Amino acid sequence: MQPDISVKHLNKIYEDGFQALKNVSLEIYPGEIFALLGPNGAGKTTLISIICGIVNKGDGEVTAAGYDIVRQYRKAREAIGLVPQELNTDSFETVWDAVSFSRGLFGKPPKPAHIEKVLKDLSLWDKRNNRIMSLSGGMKRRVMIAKALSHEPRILFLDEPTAGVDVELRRDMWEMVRKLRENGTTIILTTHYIEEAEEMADRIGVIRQGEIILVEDKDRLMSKLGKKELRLQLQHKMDKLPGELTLEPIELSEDGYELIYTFDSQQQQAGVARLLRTLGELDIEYRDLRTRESSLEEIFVGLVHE
Ligand SMILES: Nc1ncnc2c1ncn2[C@@H]1O[C@H](COP(=O)(O)OP(=O)(O)OP(=O)(O)O)[C@@H](O)[C@H]1O
Repeated sequence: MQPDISVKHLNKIYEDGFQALKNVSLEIYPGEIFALLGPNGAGKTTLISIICGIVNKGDGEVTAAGYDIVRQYRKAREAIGLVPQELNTDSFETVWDAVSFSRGLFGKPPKPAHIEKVLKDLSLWDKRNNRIMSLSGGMKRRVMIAKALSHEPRILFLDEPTAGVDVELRRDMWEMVRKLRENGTTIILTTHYIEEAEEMADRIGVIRQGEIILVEDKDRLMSKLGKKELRLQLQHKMDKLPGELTLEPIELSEDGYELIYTFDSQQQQAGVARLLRTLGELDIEYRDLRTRESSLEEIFVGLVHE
């Protein structure tokens, strides 16, 4: 399958000499939701801005929907919708006019049926005659997305789509993004909320100091790098770990009432069975046992601080 976005050996050095991207290569396929994660200043916005034609690229090749973003920039830009980080919505215009106008900016002829569909999909239809400045923050965000979709792009970039948005609206946005994907749109989002990537993304890319350090299917990433933790509540207080247990990755809680065993999600059962057997042999009784998996957040923090 031809990728919707292809980035090959991309470098970016800003005028002040700062290298914001280092030999970045990345492919994103039609219909996927790809989340780009990275700490502040890692280069996420720089990468998106280059693909969207807002920032000039350095060496390397970038195509969008198969079009070279420099040589065939018109075609490439037509294929892309961008919802930027900042909301620029103090507008007197109505929702309908603003979204229709955005389409015109791409040189596309009017197509009211499409605008209607976009507004309905985003639950903005009832607000179509309202002035944008009179809308709530959440509705304004939807308008930004509607504008980005007005020219029927097949690729949508969302830069921090839910920054500063309340929990309920965030859930609504996630629902909306899933719906867009069902309609066949390829979605690339950057986010600080790891929960957002965990919830939505098919694949995850992690960028650190201008370098892509990992691209992986989300589920595989979580099972590959995730740790599981087994906590056993002891019947009787323990002062120190018995010698038989010190070989295992086991810790005793400070109060002496809990054993904490950490293991890789992948190699699961054997270790747990061995541990429980050893406890039985040592007559160590426990009242309760719980397991917990590490979240994407913990995996991410581990990765970027390595
Ligand atoms: N025009 C510019 N000139 C010089 N350096 C820049 C310019 N724009 C960005 N940078 C630097 O490039 C690096 C990457 O910035 P970028 O905005 O791409 O990061 P980011 O990952 O999007 O961060 P954030 O999550 O904070 O938005 C930062 O160190 C930033 O200071």
